Amino acid sequence: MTDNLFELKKVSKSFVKAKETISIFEGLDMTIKSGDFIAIMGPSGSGKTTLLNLLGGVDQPTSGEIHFDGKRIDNLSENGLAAWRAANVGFIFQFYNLMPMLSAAKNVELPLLLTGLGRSRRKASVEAALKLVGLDDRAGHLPKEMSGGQQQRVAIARAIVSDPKLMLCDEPTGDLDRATADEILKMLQLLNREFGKTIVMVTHDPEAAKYAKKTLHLDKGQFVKEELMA
Ligand SMILES: Nc1ncnc2c1ncn2[C@@H]1O[C@H](COP(=O)(O)OP(=O)(O)OP(=O)(O)O)[C@@H](O)[C@H]1O
Repeated sequence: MTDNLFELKKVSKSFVKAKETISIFEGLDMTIKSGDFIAIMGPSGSGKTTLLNLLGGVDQPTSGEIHFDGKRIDNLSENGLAAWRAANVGFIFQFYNLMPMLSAAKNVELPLLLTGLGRSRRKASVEAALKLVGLDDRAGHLPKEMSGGQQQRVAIARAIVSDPKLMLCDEPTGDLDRATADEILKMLQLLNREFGKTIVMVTHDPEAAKYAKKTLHLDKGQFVKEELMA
């Protein structure tokens, strides 16, 4: 076991669009320690979402290696990567990505349906996750019956219900007003400090980045500045 949760070694990523190769990263190195809370900032098109997709095993590098907890993951099969994701990563998105026809509890339960966990243990895990985000009284409500902040809290409960080590957040407060955004960011900070979750958060908002332990600035596929937060 290593203190480094993630290691990206000389990672390159390119896309082919209309017969043209677009290179996003070339030989990128990055280390994420267990317990880090990292904000990633940078101009539009600098590669932030592409980086999150590589970290989350949603996409694979064109070349280079990605190691998680000492094990190489970039060369896993599609099924292997899906299993790794289900066990290790919780995702949070700007627009919550909840299933509109499912209650809060059913949304939170979704990742557990892939695990083979029995019904009563699934129910207990869902209840615990909803309690942690302060929505135990909203278990039966549909997303449309909840505010944006409440929907994002359901999404956080869904992200943590299978107890992953890593949380990847893409603009988690981009659709929320300042006060609600601060509530969500405090919740992420609590999950990092008290529950040991390692968090990587893409954001355009310097106020949101203040909740992280450090901010990495990305420009044209390269880290150009690192800021340690107070
Ligand atoms: N699947 C894809 N196919 C082709 N090009 C892609 C693909 N995904 C991303 N890109 C390109 O990669 C570059 C980086 O995109 P990315 O979404 O990572 O940027 P970003 O920093 O997250 O931007 P934003 O802040 O606007 O969300 C862009 O030029 C984008 O057009």
